[in-house]
Parts: sequence; structure tokens; C-alpha cells
Amino acid sequence: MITQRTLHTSHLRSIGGAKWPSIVSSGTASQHGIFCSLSTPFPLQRSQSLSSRRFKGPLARQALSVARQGPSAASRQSVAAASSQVAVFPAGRKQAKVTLPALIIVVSATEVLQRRDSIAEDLGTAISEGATGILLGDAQGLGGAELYEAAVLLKDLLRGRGILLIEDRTDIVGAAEVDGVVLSRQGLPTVVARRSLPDAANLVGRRVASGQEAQQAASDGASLLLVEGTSRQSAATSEAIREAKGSQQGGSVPVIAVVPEQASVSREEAASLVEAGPDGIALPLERMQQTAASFSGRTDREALNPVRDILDALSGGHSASPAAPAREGQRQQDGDDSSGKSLRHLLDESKESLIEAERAFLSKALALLQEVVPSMEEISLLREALKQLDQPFLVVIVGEFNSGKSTVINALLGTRFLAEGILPTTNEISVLKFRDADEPMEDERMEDGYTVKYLPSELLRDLNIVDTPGTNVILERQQRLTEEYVPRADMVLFTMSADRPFTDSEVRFLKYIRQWGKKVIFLVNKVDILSDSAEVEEVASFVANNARRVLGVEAARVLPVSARSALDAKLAATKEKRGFSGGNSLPVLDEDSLARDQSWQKSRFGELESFMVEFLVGGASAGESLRLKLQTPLFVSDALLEAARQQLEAERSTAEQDAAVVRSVQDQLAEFRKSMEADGAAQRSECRRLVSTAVRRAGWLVDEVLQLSNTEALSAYVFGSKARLGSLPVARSFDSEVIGETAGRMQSIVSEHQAWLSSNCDRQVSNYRAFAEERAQALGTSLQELTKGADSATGSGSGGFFGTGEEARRQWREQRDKLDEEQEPLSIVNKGGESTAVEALLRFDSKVAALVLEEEVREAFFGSISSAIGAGVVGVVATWILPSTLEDLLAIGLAGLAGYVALLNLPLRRAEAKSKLERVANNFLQEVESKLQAELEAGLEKCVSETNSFMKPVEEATAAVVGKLKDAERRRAELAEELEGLKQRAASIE
Ligand SMILES: Nc1nc2c(ncn2[C@@H]2O[C@H](COP(=O)(O)OP(=O)(O)OP(=O)(O)O)[C@@H](O)[C@H]2O)c(=O)[nH]1
Repeated sequence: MITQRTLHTSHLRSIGGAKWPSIVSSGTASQHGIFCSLSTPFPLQRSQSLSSRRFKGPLARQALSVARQGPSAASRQSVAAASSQVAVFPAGRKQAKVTLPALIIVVSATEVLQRRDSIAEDLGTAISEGATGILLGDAQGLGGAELYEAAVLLKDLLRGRGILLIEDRTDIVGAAEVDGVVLSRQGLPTVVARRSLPDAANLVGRRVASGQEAQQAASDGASLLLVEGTSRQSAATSEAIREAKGSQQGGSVPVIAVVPEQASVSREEAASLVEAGPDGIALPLERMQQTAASFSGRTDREALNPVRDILDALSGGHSASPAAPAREGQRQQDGDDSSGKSLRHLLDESKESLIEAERAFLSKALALLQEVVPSMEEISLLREALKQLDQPFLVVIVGEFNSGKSTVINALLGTRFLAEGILPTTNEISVLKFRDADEPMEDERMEDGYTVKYLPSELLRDLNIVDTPGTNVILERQQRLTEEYVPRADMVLFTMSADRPFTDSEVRFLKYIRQWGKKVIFLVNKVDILSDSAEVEEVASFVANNARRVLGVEAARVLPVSARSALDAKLAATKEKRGFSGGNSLPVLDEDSLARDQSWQKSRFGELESFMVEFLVGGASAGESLRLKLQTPLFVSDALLEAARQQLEAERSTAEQDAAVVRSVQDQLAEFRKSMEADGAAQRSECRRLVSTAVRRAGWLVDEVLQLSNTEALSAYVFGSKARLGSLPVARSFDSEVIGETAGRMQSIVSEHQAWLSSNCDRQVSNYRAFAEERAQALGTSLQELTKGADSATGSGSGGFFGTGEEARRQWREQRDKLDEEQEPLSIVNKGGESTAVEALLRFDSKVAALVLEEEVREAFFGSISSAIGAGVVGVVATWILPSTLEDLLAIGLAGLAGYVALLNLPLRRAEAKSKLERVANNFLQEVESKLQAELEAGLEKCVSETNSFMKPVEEATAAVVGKLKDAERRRAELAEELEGLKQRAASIE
């Protein structure tokens, strides 16, 4: 039989333990990646288009809708839906963590809403100086909407730089998607609050005032404890902190000291607080300065850096400070090998070369993943796995709560080192590592939240053992912690209770473990509760069968044990204890008596121990441990490369949709132009209708005036010698009967045309600009930056035909000037200098038009007379009478017989007059129309060129993202292929 002694024998110690070079330096937090979702909808236009009142055709409506909404809303939605991040862990994204030492600023929602800007500045400064989070208080009295608003403001401010917690209101935590809640002492039970929170909000803090409350909260699954004394005095707080820390086995839930709003902290109180050893402090913003002064002992306000001073005091003030060991731990991880031996002794040349190839591969994979999927938080697993290569074999013990994980470890160690109990007792991950007895043994809180416990047990020289929280559905957080740790394991000891092996949830969790390619040893614990060895065998084969059937594990290694009996036997066989620092001790066993012990024999624990020895250091399966060790980072890479493939694929499809949406702007611009042109044509045809009506009326007027039976009019011409030209009957009727409302309506069409054109074009440009800005932002840059690039590209002649906004404006001005030069001035009114249709129309004067008509009438008479009395006479008469008025002329004409005869020619003259009028009107119409059209074209040209001046760079950048993602996928696929080769090499290690 192999006993505990076997594990301690000298052949273990004789194995070489040369240090392996460390592979990578410690990693940093992952950054946020580029997401190409089009999340913000276009702003709806407030002002209505002028034309919408007048032109209501389908094209007009389409043009307006394009101008108001920009690129198709439907395509934007589909894009937004496609941008999701792939999570490697089944329970979703990784948890938010409390950075230690913590400095949490407590603010009230009322304060946030009342002095938004100033508080944002104060909090922003504190966060950038190192404050680790914000607790939004004052939640009870406020309405949901206000609290939500305050939470969203703070979230925006934090931008992930620290945690955001809300006091008690789990509903707002979910709605505002913040990191978690702090429950008051009377608030919801921790378990209930956790269940009501969404997955992403994983932090549940609880206010406690005593060690008992702290213990309860920790075992309920609280993720941090906020301690304040019942009497709100710092002395009471210090006492409660001490109790809270003491009450927790391993002290792994962070304990935060709360500085109350009303009380100030004196120097003595600060010292006592620091002495109590909290993991952080929570205090109102306005207490910061004074508290920092007390903590640092500085009096000079100028020299104070409140955040830093408080954090320094917390981390440097006493030996139990969490930050210092965390840093120490990092050092250890980065290469200090004193915590155990690696498996180097099992290496031969070919394995050495495999290791080298693996290292090179892992560095490449790490670099690629960091570059192409920086938002994937799980990259840290790869970093860890790389470091882990230099560390002893890592055995992770998992199982449902109460299955006896801690007891198994205790039995391996031969002492009650870890807490056991029928209720969930393990809330955190504990990594057990070797350290020589004469070295300090304080627990170390690692930066990633795990606790390393050191002890001088020989067992730990060859392997590190990890105790994990039990998995079950009630304590979701614990389950997640364990899930997150599993990928690091080189081997998993899956502990199940003999009375309920292979429960549903165990099967689920086992499947998850297998997904990471882990070797699982099935430990059927508590076999002492089974009646005889036949039952034990029955359960063992049940487990083996199910492992094959459900998990596809052939020849599963099933070890039935009784950890409790084994531990009891070892405790009974303990001759003496070797104490080491921290008040702990390890047994020195009387191995003969242990071997004789009935309960030890029944416990079958020796089989587990001998398996471990054989597996790790000698015997036929020793090579398997090396293979597993080398496979761990490869399987992690495999999972991450696959997750990266999915993420890249999702991002590429999103980016392609984005690019299509951006490209569709061109079609939309063409559509916009088409519908604007249709509306413009409708406006011009309205002008034509108005003018032709006026011409018709003018014709009637001419007919009416120029006829012999029109005695009234004719006598006015004959006898109205005093009347001036402008007030003749024709002129008077012209205004009322011919022009009527025409001039007014024409004027309003033309001026509306201009307003309609500019407002639609401006809206279009500004919508697309907003869209382009949003796109630029989604690409992780700004529009200014993108168009700057385009500017220089244009300058160098390689950037296509689109210039910047300024360039577009210059082109537009040139174009417009050219158009103006080409335009003939309007013949009917002003003979020179006008530029736009509006100006032309505004200068249109019906009186001038009336004069033209008068002229025609005069000419009609004059022509009639001249043809009647002969050209010579007309010449004389003309020179003689021309300076006089028309009335005089008519009087002369009508007085003579010849004049009378000549008047018989009137119908001819009327036709002439009308056609002349028509020509004039058509000239006028043509001028107006061509001006309108030119304006429309120039406006649209400007709109398109200006839009393109920023859309084209965005289009290019969006297309570049697609190209980059494709390239990233190609590189990823190459690595995945390389990985397959390495996996095959590793799998063939004997
Ligand atoms: N009968 C019997 N009880 C055992 C055995 N091993 C552990 N127990 C008991 O089972 C209970 C749970 O043991 P723990 O070691 O705390 O179980 P755990 O899996 O670590 O529990 P959590 O840390 O809460 O996940 C304790 O009361 C132990 O005494 C065993 O082999 N036989």
C-alpha cells in the first residue's frame, strides 16, 4: 500500500527543478475592440420642407424621407443586431472585479443630477487618479427615472475605468447595466438580489456591521462587504472590519471600510482603520480631502493628492495590506519558482523542441489575438496558460458544493487546513502552493482575485492544488468563478458524492470541462456512507459507464474514496505537528499505524495518492502529466482561436453590412437627386401654367381694347389727352385682369424654390454628416481625422475626385459663377446684372409689363395709320408728333378718313400685338425656368459633392475594416493550422 509517506519520499526531492525561462511578461487589461454597429438612429428633422406643402407626389415624399432619415433604417438595425461579442465561458462574459485596494466614492443621485458638470469633473479627476469605483447612493427616496439618469451619467463618466454600484435598487442596476448593487443591512437577501440581477451585473455588496453579519453575507455569496460601525464611529468600524476579516475563512471577500457622511476621520481613527486592514475604503466625495489628510498625516493642502494618499495608506500601512502581496504575487507568477517544481525533469530532447515550438506559437497567438480581438477578455487565459508552463502541474478540484472538495484536500495534506462544512463554505478560488517552512506564509490576494495559500507540504512541491467554490445554481457567482478557472487546469479532479453521482448539473459542468479538453479524474467521495464494497463498485461502474455514455470518456479513471475517513485516520496517526507561520501546522505521520488503520484502508484514499504519485513523477503514466501540461495552453489556444474565429466572422459580417450601408449613400443620393429634379420640374411647370394663363388673359385684353366697337377705350385714347401713359385703360386693366395674382404666385414659387432647395440639401448634407461622424466614431476615429487623410490624398492626386468640405465649397462657388456668366439676363425687366431666378422675379414689375403692352397698342395704332396714309406722311407726322403723347397720335389718326380706313386693319395688328406679347412672356418664362433649373442643378451638385467630401473617406475606411478583418481571419486560420500540428505532436508524447 502506498501511504502519505510515499508522497514525501526522497526520490521526489531528488528530481531536478531547474527554472524555466518565463515566456511572456504579465499582461494588462484588455482594451475595447472596434464594433461596427450603427447604433444611433438619424435625428429626425424638426422643420418641414417647404415643398412638402406644395408637392406631394411619391418621389417628393421619398426625397423628403431620405433627407430626414438618411440611409435605410432597416439596414442599420440589421447591422446593429449582428455585432455581438462571442463569449468563451458558458455563463456569459467575464465578471467585473473589485480592484484592490479599493477606493469607492459614494455619491448621491440628487447630487449627481443637481450639479452634473462640476461633479463629473470632480469624479473624473478622482477616477483618473486611481479611485476604483463609484457607489450611487440616495437610492431609496428617488424616482426610478432620476436614479436611472444619474446611473447612466456616471456610467458614461466611468467608461469602464472603475466599477459602478447602486445602493439597493437592483431594478436600476439591471436597467442601467451597471456592475452591481450594494445591499443595505435590511435590504434584499444576497441570494435573491443576485438572482434578480442580469448576468453582466455580478457584484453584490452588502453593508454589514459585525463579524457575524459579514460571515453570513460572505457565505450567501456577497462579493464585497461594506463595513461601518453601528454607532457610526470609526473605532466601531475598525472593530467591525477586524471581525469581518476574521470571520471569513481565508478572508477572501473584500472588506471595505465606510467613512460615514456626517463624521470626519481623525488621525487616530485613520490609523486604527488602516490597522484593522480593510481591503478598501468607501467615502463621500466631500470627505476625500479631509480623510486623505488624516490618512497621510499631511497638513499642507497643496501637497495632498487625496486619492493617491488614501490608496498609499491602505496598501502600505500594514503588513496585511492586500495590495503589497498582490504585487508580490505577481512577481512570483512572473518567474519566481520557489512555489514548486515544474515538470522539466520529464523532458527529453524532442519534448524540449516541442516546448520551444509551443512557446513560439503561443507568443504569436497571443500577439495576434491581442491585435485582432483585443476586446476578448479571455485572452488573459492564454497569458496565464503561458506562465503556467513554467509552474508545477495544476490540479483543480471541482464539484458541487458539499461534495467534499475541501475535505479531499485536507485529507491529502493530513490536516484541517481548509474549512469544511455542510453549507457552502468555499466562496473563492484558493491556490495551494509550496513554500519552505521558514518563509512567510501569509495568504496572497492575486490581482485577478484568487488567493494563494502557501504551506510547506511536500505534496505541493510537485503540484499546485486549487480549491474551487462548489458549483450549483443558487450561488451563480461561485459557479462562474470556478468556470473561469477551469481552463487553467492541467487536470481536473471532479468530486462527486457517492449518494448522488452524476446529477444533471454535474453532467452540464462536466461537459463544459470537456470542452476545454481537460483530463478529468472522477472522485466518488463519501463511499463510507455506502453499505459495502459491492455498492462502492456499483457506484464506481455507474460513474464510469455514464462518463462513457454521456461524456464520451473511454476508460474513465474513477476513484471511490472517503475523504472524511482518510482525514480522520491521518489525524489519528499524527505523531507530532510541525508548526509554520500563520498559526498553522502540518502533521508528521506515524505511517505504520496509518497503514494499519481500518478506516484508512476503507477510505481507499491511498489509491488516489498513489495515482497522483505515479501520474506525476514516476511509473508508466508519468509522461501523461507532461502531455497534459503541454496540452493545456494548446487547448486554451484552440478555444480562443475558435472564439476569435466566431468573433471575427461576426465583426466581418457586421462590417460588410456597414460598408453596404455606407455605399448605399450613393444610391440614396442619386434617388434624392431624382426626386428633387422631379419636384423642380413640377415647380417649373407650375410657372409655365401661370405664365400661359397670363398670356391668354393679355390676349383677351388686346382683343377687347383694340376693336372699333370699344368706344369707351378708344375714346379714352382719343380724348384722354391729360392722362399719362401709365394710367391709360390698358395699363389699368393689365394689372387687374392680366397679371392678377400671377406675379405674386410666381414670386412665391421662385422664392420657395430656393428655400426648398437649400433646406433639403442642407438637411441631406447634415444628416449624412451626422451619419458619417457616427460611422467614423464606430471605426474608432473621428470624421475630422478621416477627412484630413482624404485632404492630403486629394492634394497628392491619389485620393480620387472628392475634396474636403472647403474644397467642395470652392468648386461649388466656381460652378455657380460659371452658371451665372452663362445666363442671359431677363429681357422683360432688368437688362443686366441679375443673378438668380428669385432676384429676377423680385424685380419683375407688372407696371413695366403694362408698359410693354401699351407699347404694343400704340404700335398697333401707329402701324395702322402709317399703312393708311403712306410712309412719307408717317415719316413727317412721326417726327412731328413723336414727342407728343399717344393720345395726340390717336386723335390725329382717328380724325382723318385715312385713319378710319386704316383701323380696318386692326385684327391684323391685334394678332401681331398678341404674338409679340407671347414672345415676351415666353422669353421671360424661359429665363425664369432656366434660372430655376440651374439653381437646382447647382444646389444638388453642391449637395452631392459636399456629402461625398466626407462620405467617400468614410466609405474607404469602412471598406478597409472589412479588408483588415479578412486579413485577420486569414492569419488566424494560419495559426489554427499550425496549432493542429502542435496538438498532434503533444498528443503523441509518451
Ligand atoms: N460522510 C462523509 N462526509 C464527508 C466526506 N467528505 C466530506 N464530507 C462532509 O461533507 C461536508 C462538505 O464537505 P466540504 O469538504 O466542505 O465540501 P466542499 O465540496 O468543499 O463544499 P463547498 O466548499 O461548500 O463547495 C462536510 O460536512 C464534510 O464533513 C466523506 O468522505 N464522507
